[in-house]
Amino acid sequence: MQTTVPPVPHLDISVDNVSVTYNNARLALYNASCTVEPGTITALVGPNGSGKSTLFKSIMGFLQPNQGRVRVGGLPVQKAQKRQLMAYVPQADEVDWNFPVSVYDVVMMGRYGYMNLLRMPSQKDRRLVMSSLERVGMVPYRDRQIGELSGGQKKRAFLARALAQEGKVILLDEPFTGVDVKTEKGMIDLLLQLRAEGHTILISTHDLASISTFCDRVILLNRTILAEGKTADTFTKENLEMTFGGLPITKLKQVFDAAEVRAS
Ligand SMILES: Nc1ncnc2c1ncn2[C@@H]1O[C@H](COP(=O)(O)OP(=O)(O)OP(=O)(O)O)[C@@H](O)[C@H]1O
Repeated sequence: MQTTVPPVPHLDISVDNVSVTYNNARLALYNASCTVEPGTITALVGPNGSGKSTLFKSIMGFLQPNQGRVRVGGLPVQKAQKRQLMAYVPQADEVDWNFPVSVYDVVMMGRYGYMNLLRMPSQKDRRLVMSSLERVGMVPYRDRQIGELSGGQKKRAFLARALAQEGKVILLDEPFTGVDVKTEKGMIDLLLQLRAEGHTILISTHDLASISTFCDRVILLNRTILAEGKTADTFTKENLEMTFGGLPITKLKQVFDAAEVRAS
């Protein structure tokens, strides 16, 4: 009998009027509203400190906004979490690299949400961990302690954890930082495959030059959402100047020239 793999359901992310203030009274996000369309790769772009990680953490349910509402696939965040709908690739500085776990263990953590309290991996868990390691080319490093990896290998290990988790919505916080060009290209190819499989992907990146080569849509953020839409309409010099406030036009020209070279 032939078995068919069920398609990934297309899920959106809806952020409605979200404000977040940290304990030090710092307003990190103010009235932020945006939509991540289902089955797209959407770039989240803004300068340092503009609230990108805060928005990710609000979507993941790691922090509770002071105001507003986030829904994933129409569900409140906690329900979406319980159903394992979202997977998250954190920024490198959010991880304790001295923690005595191997790459294999980290990827297996992506399966914890499916296990009982004893956390005994099933055959399916082990199979998914290995196939996720394979997809990111990390099988040879499976027994390494996570602190003994290069920057690019660390990113790939956490991307494998997200794959093992089978989240339909994948959030990646600056996955290209400290990654060489070849690894970045490999990761972009994988993101394009995941999109073709129906995943919804939100990615923050400071690599402005590559955005127009693989992102369908862009959200521009600086404490609030300044613009969102299709990359061709939204990722414009004017919008970037507004978002980065004062980034010299010559620097922007370099960014666009580099993007054109990459796209050609
Ligand atoms: N845990 C925290 N406690 C207090 N303030 C915080 C905390 N995390 C972030 N902030 C502040 O909130 C604002 C938004 O930070 P956030 O990390 O979301 O920005 P970002 O766009 O992800 O920055 P980067 O590009 O540098 O990673 C910044 O002013 C930051 O200093």
